[in-house]
Amino acid sequence: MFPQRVTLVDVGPRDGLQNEKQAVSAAHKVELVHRLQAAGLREIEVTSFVSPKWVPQMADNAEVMAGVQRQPGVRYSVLVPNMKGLEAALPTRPDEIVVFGAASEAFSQRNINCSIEESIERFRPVVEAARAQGIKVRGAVSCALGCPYQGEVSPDEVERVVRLMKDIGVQHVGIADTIGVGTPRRVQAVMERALKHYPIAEVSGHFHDTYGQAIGNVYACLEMGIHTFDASVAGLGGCPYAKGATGNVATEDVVFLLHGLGIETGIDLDRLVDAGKFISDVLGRKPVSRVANAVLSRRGAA
Ligand SMILES: CC(C)(COP(=O)([O-])OP(=O)([O-])OC[C@H]1O[C@@H](n2cnc3c(N)ncnc32)[C@H](O)[C@@H]1OP(=O)([O-])[O-])[C@@H](O)C(=O)NCCC(=O)NCCSC(=O)C[C@@](C)(O)CC(=O)[O-]
Repeated sequence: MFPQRVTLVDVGPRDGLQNEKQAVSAAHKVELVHRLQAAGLREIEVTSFVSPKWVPQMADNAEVMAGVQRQPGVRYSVLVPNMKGLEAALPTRPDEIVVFGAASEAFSQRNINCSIEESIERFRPVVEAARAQGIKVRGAVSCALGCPYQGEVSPDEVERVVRLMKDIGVQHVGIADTIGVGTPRRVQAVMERALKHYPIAEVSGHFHDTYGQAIGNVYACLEMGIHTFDASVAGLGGCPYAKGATGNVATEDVVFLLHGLGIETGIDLDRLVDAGKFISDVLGRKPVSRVANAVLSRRGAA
């Protein structure tokens, strides 16, 4: 049965902007967060506390977190790969942190410079310390549908990492199709594995749209009752360690689908399109969202 309400986590400020070649100022990132919350987003992934040598675009993490004027009821999350990242993140008062692992050994090495087992050992004290401070911990499992280095990734490999995350106290698991190769039935098969270990409210989908399958994959998850998805305003993004990977499914496209299905999101599509237009103008290009471009051209014609 379809859910009545869906929560969207806009990952544009982090997942979207981490991969931009051009510098985006902290002020523009802060403005993007403000526009997203004004559009009704209640979960926003703001930045990451990773090595600035690896991902220079996120080096302004503390400045961005400090610049955000928080709205009650909005949850602001940040990515944290290790204790050093957590120590830097804590003074910025995130509501939630995201530890990020992978279902593929090759991707784990390229992305965070360690094996899957080592990553779990790194996350263990991070999860413990964050939870001791009342901060929720989400876990992302990259390459759940395929890996740019290893190729095929089996549901067994995904389930193994999901279980390891559960064992160390991660409270929510996000199944990530990093390179956008998943198709609906395969996505459902992988989601079933996650649902063996986490309640449905604590499982989400994170679908990159590289092969145009993301919106179909969201629909496939809705059929299962899954009701939390990451999405990226204006379809921003990609992953610096997955060459050729395009952005996450555009938030505008998911909102249009959900509202068309009669599912509530609390998001105002027009204001969301404005937010996407704002950041696309900063980047000097059009939004990568069919819905946003249709709305913008309809407005132009009006
Ligand atoms: C994980 C590390 C840090 C390991 O990197 P490392 O080199 O193995 O770490 P290290 O502990 O040996 O430290 C090396 C240097 O990094 C520094 N360092 C160490 N940790 C930190 C930190 N937290 N913050 C700032 N600096 C840090 C540390 O202080 C030292 O500095 P130096 O002495 O050379 O000057 C590195 O590999 C890294 O930062 N990787 C970045 C990974 C990343 O951000 N990837 C993109 C996000 S994941 C993603 O997009 C996928 C997702 C989530 O969206 C889902 C999907 O679609 O798949």
